[in-house]
Amino acid sequence: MGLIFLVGFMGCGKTTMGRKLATALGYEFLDLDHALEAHAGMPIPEYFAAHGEDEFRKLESSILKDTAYPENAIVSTGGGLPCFFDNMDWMNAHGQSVYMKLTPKALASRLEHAKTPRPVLQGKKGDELVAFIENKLAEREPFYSQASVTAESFVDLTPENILRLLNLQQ
Ligand SMILES: Nc1ncnc2c1ncn2[C@@H]1O[C@H](COP(=O)(O)OP(=O)(O)OP(=O)(O)O)[C@@H](O)[C@H]1O
Ligand SMILES: O=C(O)C1=C[C@@H](O)[C@@H](O)[C@H](O)C1
Ligand SMILES: [Mg+2]
Repeated sequence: MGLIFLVGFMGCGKTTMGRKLATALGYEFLDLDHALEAHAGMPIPEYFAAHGEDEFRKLESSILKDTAYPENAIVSTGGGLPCFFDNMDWMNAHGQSVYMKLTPKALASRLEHAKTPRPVLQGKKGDELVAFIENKLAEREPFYSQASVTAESFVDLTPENILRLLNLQQ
């Protein structure tokens, strides 16, 4: 089974890159945030508001583990998913993983302009948003850095470079 899980902080581009990598490799593309929304029958912000974060994390982990994956797929994950339960170990046991690493400033400027609301950010903006991301990223980095490979900043974050890091050059 060829599964490649993309991990990293909200806004690092997992969904966007996932689509590009899937096209490049002729693999299927799956986004676990979208799979969770389809399963729950509501958008993530609504699910958070109705059930709270603890229930969200349980559901997120069961979607990761119970999805019927195709033979080959690029799987974009939720920004917090690797940091709860044994999710990161599970991904590394069932495929390869890629940490898409961006600086807090780069993440903040993308998230401030993003169309999809992220409930974890609670509408923060400007310096407050950068400070929040710095703290959250410090908490999460030990999980993300367990990925099989790390694609760092703008230099490595192209589909071609990620495929090279994974030894899957086209
Ligand atoms: N390479 C890029 N350069 C500039 N902007 C980008 C790039 N990739 C993605 N973006 C933009 O950054 C924002 C976040 O991208 P995306 O939704 O792919 O991130 P994500 O990692 O999937 O986030 P989440 O964890 O919240 O699902 C979007 O507005 C997207 O258009
Ligand atoms: O970083 C997070 O905790 C999250 C990221 C998103 O992908 C969603 O999974 C949700 O908004 C939570
Ligand atoms: Mg996404």
